[in-house]
Amino acid sequence: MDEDIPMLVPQEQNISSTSMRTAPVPVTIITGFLGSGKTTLIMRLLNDNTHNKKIAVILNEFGSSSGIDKSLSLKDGKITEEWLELANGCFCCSIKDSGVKAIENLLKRNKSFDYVLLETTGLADPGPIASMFWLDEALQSELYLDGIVTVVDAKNISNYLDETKVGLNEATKQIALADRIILNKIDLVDQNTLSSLKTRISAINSVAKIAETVQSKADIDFIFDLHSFDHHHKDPFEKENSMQLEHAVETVKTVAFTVNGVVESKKLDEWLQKLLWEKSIDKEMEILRFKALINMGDHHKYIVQSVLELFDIQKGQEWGSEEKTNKLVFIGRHLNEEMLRKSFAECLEDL
Ligand SMILES: Nc1nc2c(ncn2[C@@H]2O[C@H](COP(=O)(O)OP(=O)(O)OP(=O)(O)O)[C@@H](O)[C@H]2O)c(=O)[nH]1
Repeated sequence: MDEDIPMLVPQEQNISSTSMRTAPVPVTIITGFLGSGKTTLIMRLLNDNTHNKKIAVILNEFGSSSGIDKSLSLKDGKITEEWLELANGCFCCSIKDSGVKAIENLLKRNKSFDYVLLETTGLADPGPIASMFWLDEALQSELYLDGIVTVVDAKNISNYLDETKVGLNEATKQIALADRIILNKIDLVDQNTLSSLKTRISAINSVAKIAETVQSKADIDFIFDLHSFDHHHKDPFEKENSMQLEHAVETVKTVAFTVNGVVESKKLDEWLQKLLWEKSIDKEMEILRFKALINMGDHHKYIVQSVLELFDIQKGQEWGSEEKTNKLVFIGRHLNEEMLRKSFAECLEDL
């Protein structure tokens, strides 16, 4: 591993050009265990001419140049330092510092990017990376986190999930935190294996939609513009039947429930602090991701999201003809459903 690779800049860009962008640029985190098909997916997206996006791919290889080596096989590529400039206006680069500032600077240097794909290493835990990009609107960043897409190797994922370590393994966390799951390499497994894999993945994360693919060929719409972390996200329960499955083997699982009543915003905020910051509701519980649709008694839905300790409450669309209710979904380890239900009930207005 070469630790001395410098921060990479595009040599041929007009450094003085200020951004013409008015809206922030979406960032999609592409994660997945070693060899699952992340690069295959990215190459496909770069070479697809139906989406009209100028994509900047950031390979978060932390000093290794392997990502770039792989990317050299991209069609019509031209290498500029550690940048690969593609004929369709997209760029590929490897940076050691994948922090928000580094990527913002990168965007400033090239006004034509309108989408960022951030590929993590196979062993990365996407939680801290997602927390870094999930910024408060008040910070007026040029970036916003659009979603987390996890590529899963259908042939090998069971072995990775079975791996017993004291903590949670990365493969489990990558599935737990996903908004979308690309279950790839299905050509290498039979129907029974595929079906039990889907059950197992849904037991960990029953909210993320799953696409079954060969060569990571998922629909463009399945990946781009998900708005998973903002109020444009319609419903955290968009996947039908997103209720939890009983699957005793998994330590990480989904718990989902619905509660009627009107929630008081102050109490909700205090509950989230206790749940995610103080962990005083149940010390054992480790919540990786939480999504909820909340009824605060007015015409709007409120959407709550959390990734690790970060949380956010946003005003969403109007309820329309739907029944006003509170839907909650938790993904994490050692989830205590009884305590979750009991403690949440204290956020409700007294009748
Ligand atoms: N049989 C089969 N092979 C696939 C499929 N998708 C990708 N591959 C192959 O699997 C290998 C790994 O794919 P990559 O896209 O490089 O995987 P990756 O997740 O980027 O790998 P790392 O960066 O090393 O973690 C390559 O040889 C691909 O050609 C698939 O659906 N079926």
